[in-house]
Amino acid sequence: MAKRIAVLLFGALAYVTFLGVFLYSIGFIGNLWVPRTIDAPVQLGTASAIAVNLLLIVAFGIQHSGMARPAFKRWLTQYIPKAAERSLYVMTTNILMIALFLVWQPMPQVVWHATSLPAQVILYTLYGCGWGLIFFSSCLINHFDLFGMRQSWLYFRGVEYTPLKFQMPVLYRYIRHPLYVGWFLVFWMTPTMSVGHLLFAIGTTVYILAAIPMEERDLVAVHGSDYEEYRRRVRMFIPKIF
Ligand SMILES: C[S@@+](CC[C@H](N)C(=O)[O-])C[C@H]1O[C@@H](n2cnc3c(N)ncnc32)[C@H](O)[C@@H]1O
Repeated sequence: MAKRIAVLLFGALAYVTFLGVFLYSIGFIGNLWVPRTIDAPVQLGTASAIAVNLLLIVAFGIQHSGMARPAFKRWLTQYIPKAAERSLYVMTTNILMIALFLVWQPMPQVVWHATSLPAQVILYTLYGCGWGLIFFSSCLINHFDLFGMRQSWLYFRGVEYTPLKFQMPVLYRYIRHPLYVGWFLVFWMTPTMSVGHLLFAIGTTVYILAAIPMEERDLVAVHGSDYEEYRRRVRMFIPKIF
């Protein structure tokens, strides 16, 4: 029973920390409300800032994709309960995101700036839509499974975990990666694009584009011809109507 409670508490801690990181990210990337953002305060010169920032993005990519691979999960779950694996993934991601908030080096030189009010309103609206799309897509797949709460809750209750089935709900019927489209909106839709923000947007976009083949390979391994057929019929980011 003690182990079950520990797994549940760890799952809850990872989930609540994720919610905090999610909210802070809205302010951090959007330059809104929070003390440290993607564009302030400036501390280092450009060359050092590029090195630090690239290191942060690469570290995040290695953790985020490395820990998601089945072989890594098999190795890890020799040492921790299977039910805690996703929460540990979420918690490690949280730690790297907090490190990014604390260590990120702004590079404030402006690449583009939308001066007109309508352009600013449109860009901020798309930025907000991006966050909404991320949250909504996670609910379509299974929000609490993606963030580890379902696994720890089932374990606590002594109920066996059932993996998520292949799904094509609403948005997924038209594009395979709506959640990543949400991230692209968040990374790119800003009225003022600084050099630092541009480095962040390019780095994270390249990372997502590199990570998708790995995610899809795992989906084919689990769901077989269902996913292969889905990949043939449905585009990654842009619905076929365009
Ligand atoms: C962070 S989510 C991103 C989902 C998707 N790539 C997107 O952009 O909307 C990654 C998880 O979603 C799961 N996943 C992706 N597409 C799925 C689908 N059509 N049905 C069920 N699970 C899916 C993968 O197994 C992976 O664990």
